Amino acid sequence: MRPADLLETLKIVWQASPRHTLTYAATSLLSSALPAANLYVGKLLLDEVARAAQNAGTPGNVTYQALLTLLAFQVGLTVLGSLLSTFQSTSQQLLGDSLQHGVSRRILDKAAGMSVESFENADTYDKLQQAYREVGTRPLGVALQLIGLIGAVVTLVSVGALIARLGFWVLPLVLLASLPGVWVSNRFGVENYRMLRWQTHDARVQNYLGSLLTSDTLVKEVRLFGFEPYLLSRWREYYLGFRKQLEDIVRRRAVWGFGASLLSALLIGLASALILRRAAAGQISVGDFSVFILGIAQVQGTVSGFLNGLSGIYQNLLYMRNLFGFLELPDRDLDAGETWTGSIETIEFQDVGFRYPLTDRDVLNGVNFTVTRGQALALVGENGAGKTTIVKLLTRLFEPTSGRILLNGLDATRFSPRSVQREMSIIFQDFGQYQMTVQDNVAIAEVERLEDVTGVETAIERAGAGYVDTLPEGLDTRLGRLFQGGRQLSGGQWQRLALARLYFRDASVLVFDEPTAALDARAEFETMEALRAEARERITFLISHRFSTVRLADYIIVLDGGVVTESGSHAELLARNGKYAALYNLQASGYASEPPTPARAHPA
Ligand SMILES: Nc1ncnc2c1ncn2[C@@H]1O[C@H](COP(=O)(O)OP(=O)(O)OP(=O)(O)O)[C@@H](O)[C@H]1O
Repeated sequence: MRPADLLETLKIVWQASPRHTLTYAATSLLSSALPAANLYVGKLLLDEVARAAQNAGTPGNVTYQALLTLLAFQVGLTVLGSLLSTFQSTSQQLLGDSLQHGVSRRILDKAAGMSVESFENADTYDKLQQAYREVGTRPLGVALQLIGLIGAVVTLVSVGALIARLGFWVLPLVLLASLPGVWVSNRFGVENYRMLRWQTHDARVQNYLGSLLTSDTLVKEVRLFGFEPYLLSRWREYYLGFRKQLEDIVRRRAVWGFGASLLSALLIGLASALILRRAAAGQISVGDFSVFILGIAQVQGTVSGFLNGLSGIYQNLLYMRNLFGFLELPDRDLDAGETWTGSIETIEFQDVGFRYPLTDRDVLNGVNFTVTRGQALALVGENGAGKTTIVKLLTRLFEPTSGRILLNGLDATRFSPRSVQREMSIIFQDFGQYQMTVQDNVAIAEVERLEDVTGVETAIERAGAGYVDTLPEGLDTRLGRLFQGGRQLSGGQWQRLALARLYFRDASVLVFDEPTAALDARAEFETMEALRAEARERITFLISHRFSTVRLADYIIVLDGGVVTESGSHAELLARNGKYAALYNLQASGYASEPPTPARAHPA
């Protein structure tokens, strides 16, 4: 924990809303002085009543008027108390809201500027997720607890001063009596926290198992394979493990808690005996005795609040460190560098190599190729060969770890990634299915033209997504089933929409990463026809496992383990009779060969 984090947290709270911070702090501190004022007025009132009872029949000593005045003070304090707590809770709610908005905004701003690389780093991603998940409670918690601590000091000093008047040993005894309980709650609080931390991993697994049983997308598979009982029993095993630990901690806590309350009762008993001795000697009044009795509970509550506040601040600051750690991560400025203007005519990979951060294996090695406007280049290779990684480098989501990429003969690193990306459009293998309208799903590729209905219609036509016309509200139909009224599409329909998104952006480089995986045969054929038409004026990259698609490319690169093993046109590669020809023939034979003879003939 760093003291600087505390200051930084308070700064964030203050900046979120100076007015509500001030109101909350002022009303809290004023409220903290009220218990002592209440005790004191109550004491005066009791003393006066006792005096009146003593002097019954002796007129003129204690007037009804005087008692009423004291009562008015007491009522005044109660009214002031509720007024202060009204202001306090209003300002707390509004401050909490401003703070949540302010911190979420910072996190989202940061996330929006983070590179794809950071998202693929598990540590950074965990930090982001945790920061975002707990944003609502932690910063406010620190501020409230800190103000609570100062308030507790005010209460302790003021109530303590009243109690101290009863004899110098009374206050130390009362304070001492509140310690055993606090010690037990603190000790087990820490144990509880540790237990939860140990359980974090298992709790995540248990949560995951639960999510498998409640997921709408997985329900089909779970039902069909019928592994619900298996999931449930594993889920329950984790629960039983947690339960055992919990029982142990709860039992020990009960024993220690009982011991602590005995000890504390003993100390309070001692203090009471001492004070009663003074009462018997007529040295203290009834009012003083009430201060003692009511003050004990007040002091005990405040001391435990104080210590709990301290450990709460400590825990919340651990979270804040995570948040600050995340916010301090280096940004990748996507606008740094010269601005690329005009279309991309050639792309050249020169000896490009790449290794993912925090790994020890090159996934690309010495990759060379050149592609010019009007050409379609296909990347072929088995799973994990490095095809998608080439696309990530090409689109500047990652930078090569060796070699360089030239655009129109110029080193790509000279130009800002954002300006280069503007010249590119892509359909990813795991394209987005945005739970928005059809129009938004397409036009989001170029937000400056969100309202461009004609552009969207053209893109939809080019992508063969004509089914959109049959949707109840056309382009304004909301898609997906996350929100009410959303229309769910089939996998292929979503993919065509993603294709429309690609076409909507007027780019000089088009990248198709498995663009037809979910399409039916006719749609695949139409898509490839459209793609060929588009390819004439652009540079097209194509990744596909379907050789019917790949063979249409002008130039094919075969990757194996991150290395280019073959390249050339479809005909050249077939003639070479290497890996490409082998893979191609393997797939072609799947279509050409005779269907296997049925094992069991149907009865005639
Ligand atoms: N974020 C990442 N961090 C570390 N390694 C990665 C990451 N993404 C991919 N890899 C590794 O890089 C290698 C190439 O992956 P890539 O996704 O480029 O393959 P691919 O040829 O596109 O495969 P597929 O046909 O299955 O889509 C694989 O060995 C993969 O495990």
